[in-house]
Amino acid sequence: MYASSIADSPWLNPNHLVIGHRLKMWYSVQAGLFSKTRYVRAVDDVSISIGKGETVAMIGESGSGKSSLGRTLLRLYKLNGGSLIFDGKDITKAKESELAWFRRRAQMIFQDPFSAINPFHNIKFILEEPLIIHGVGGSAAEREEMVIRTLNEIKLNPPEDYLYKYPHMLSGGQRQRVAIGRAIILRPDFIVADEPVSMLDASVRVEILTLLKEVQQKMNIAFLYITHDISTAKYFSDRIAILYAGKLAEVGPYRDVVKDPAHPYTQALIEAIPDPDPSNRFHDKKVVGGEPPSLVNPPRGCRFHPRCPFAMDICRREEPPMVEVKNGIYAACWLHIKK
Ligand SMILES: Nc1ncnc2c1ncn2[C@@H]1O[C@H](COP(=O)(O)OP(=O)(O)OP(=O)(O)O)[C@@H](O)[C@H]1O
Repeated sequence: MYASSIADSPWLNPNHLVIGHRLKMWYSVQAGLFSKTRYVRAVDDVSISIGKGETVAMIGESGSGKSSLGRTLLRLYKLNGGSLIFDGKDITKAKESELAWFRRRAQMIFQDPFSAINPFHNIKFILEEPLIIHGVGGSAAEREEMVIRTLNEIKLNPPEDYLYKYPHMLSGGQRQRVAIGRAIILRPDFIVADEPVSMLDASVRVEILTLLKEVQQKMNIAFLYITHDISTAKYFSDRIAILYAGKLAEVGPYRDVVKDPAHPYTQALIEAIPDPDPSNRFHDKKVVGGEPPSLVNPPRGCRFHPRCPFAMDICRREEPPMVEVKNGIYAACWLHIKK
């Protein structure tokens, strides 16, 4: 149905559950009453799709637009351009009053479990609230059953011990489990998890990532895992998308991209992963120098060119299109474009 309109972005799959085509989401900022409105081009012509039950890891430095893109895919912002399709329906311009069905099927898990759950409510209410808001579950007894099932799923056992606890009585990891429970209790088809472990102790990170993967697989959820830490992406490994300064730099199967990255920025991110082998600890790592550019006034041509060790004249002049570099890996880099 959308095949013709998305044909310019062949890494999109028209059968996917979530399709964002040439998305633009710019924040408008005004410095003073009489100054001109400026735009932060946080998502600037990005196309991405996620299939049912598929996990896509979205990687990029701080400020590259990952959160903005995740929220754009959840239609939490108005788009400045492009289109958003969910389960075959165009929701680009849908009014909030027309999105109740989508709000039920698409959920978000935030970085900070403190901010995501109300400290004055007990765990039973925190988990029950989405059911009440969306009119799911019927009677109070049925809802309680669903809450208990969810507590089992997020491995807060025995559930009865947690029902009447308050968030401050739980550890950071347990609170993040509750936030995950709140996201899955409605049995969503799509979850955006925005840096879900970056505020947790290293010791509980893997536990939470393993839990996320387990519920994602069990419930066949289309999953966007947002992180600045490419090494944690191995837990969510179907495909990987690299974002740089509001633009897609590379997308492809996780294993293939990590083994042989096409874009110099992806190469730098992979080079910077700490080596677990202590004997390699003092070997030089090629960490990409410089700072990401301003998104109010991004550089002409390729946005990565001021930091790219391979920058050529054309990179300073023209924006590179995304091209297929090899079997399913697409990258936006002039090094891979035959002129
Ligand atoms: N509400 C806002 N108003 C104006 N600019 C914003 C707003 N939110 C984010 N930005 C800007 O948009 C750009 C992208 O931010 P975003 O938070 O999406 O990036 P990110 O990759 O998720 O970074 P981080 O990992 O630090 O959260 C940044 O330049 C940021 O300063």
